Amino acid sequence: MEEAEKLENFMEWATALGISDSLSINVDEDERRNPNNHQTLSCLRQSLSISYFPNAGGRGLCAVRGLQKGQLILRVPKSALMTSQTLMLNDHRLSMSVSKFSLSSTQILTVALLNEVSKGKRSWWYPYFTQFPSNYDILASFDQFEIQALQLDDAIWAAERALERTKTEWKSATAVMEELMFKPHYMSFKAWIWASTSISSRTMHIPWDSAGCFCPVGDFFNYAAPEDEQVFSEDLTAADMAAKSLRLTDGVFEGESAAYCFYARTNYKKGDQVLLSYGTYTNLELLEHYGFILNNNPNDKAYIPLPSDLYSLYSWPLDSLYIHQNGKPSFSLLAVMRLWATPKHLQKSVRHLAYCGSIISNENEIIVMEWLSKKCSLAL
Ligand SMILES: C[S@@+](CC[C@H](N)C(=O)[O-])C[C@H]1O[C@@H](n2cnc3c(N)ncnc32)[C@H](O)[C@@H]1O
Repeated sequence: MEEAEKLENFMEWATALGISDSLSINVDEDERRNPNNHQTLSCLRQSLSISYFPNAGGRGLCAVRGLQKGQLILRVPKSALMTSQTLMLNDHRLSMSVSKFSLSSTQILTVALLNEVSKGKRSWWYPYFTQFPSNYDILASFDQFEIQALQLDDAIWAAERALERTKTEWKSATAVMEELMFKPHYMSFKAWIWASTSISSRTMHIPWDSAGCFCPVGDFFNYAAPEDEQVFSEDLTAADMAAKSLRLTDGVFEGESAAYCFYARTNYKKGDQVLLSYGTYTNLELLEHYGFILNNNPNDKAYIPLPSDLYSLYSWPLDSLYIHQNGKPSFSLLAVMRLWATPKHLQKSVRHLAYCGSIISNENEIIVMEWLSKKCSLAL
């Protein structure tokens, strides 16, 4: 079957499931929430169409008319979401086998996805599977040469850790795949990487399963970084950060209407690509979870090697000591560097200044900035 035909079949399948982007049309809210009304109310390509954006994520969603910031642009009913639960509900053998083993929720979804894909055209989800990419470029799929080409220690470490973690998860799930009598192709590490990357790059958060859900059509949104707020300011409490990160996502599962709903994050003109913020990520994290980087990522961070005697001077998490994308050191890095550059016998008396983010002295500031600048030049 041609790609265009597969896409057409998928869109028809999605429409029949009640996935809809024609939501500003005047429909009584009670009527819209009635799950039996999908067939009559559902419509696609009224707000969004699938297009190709060569320099911004490849295949993505395009505005077919002007869209207003905050407007509901896509609604995917709960019944159209693919989760471990829905896959097991229709496959008794799968649910029996999975229940015998101790697996994480992501491992369960990975096994369930491979099991379903292995059914080929017999799977109810087949029209959707035809739209999954056949391979990905995430860190866990890098070979040794590609890992070394990353050059920076933290990037190499992240790639090795990602590969190791994926291998461990795969090995500990082989028993269940054997029990399910997977063919060698679906048992392979390559297949496991494909499935786990499909999960890491295409699933959306749902409150009832930490592995998330596959959301047909909703997973065609490409990514734009959130940039209107400095989200991870050190002044925020954990509760503030949780509330803010919730607000960052433009897609959310709404329990009362039993649907995944997507809202326009900004105004779009006809022909613009409609983008989604998956969250706040550095480029290394984007590479690890989604297999791409942004040339201009406002949330990027760089880590530089720090003096070993600095670690006893602070109690912040290690990952708070970094250089921002604009070249400025993070609040914590600057504070601890100022303390480190102070003679030992004076450290106690200036600690409060350093922790408040204040300059300790001009001389101290020059030592800190020269040291950081030298390390940054070396890293570059
Ligand atoms: C949720 S899917 C989005 C739809 C995807 N482009 C497709 O064709 O199915 C996420 C994947 O799209 C790609 N992607 C999303 N946003 C991107 C961007 N801004 N730049 C490059 N690739 C992007 C990455 O491959 C990522 O893993």
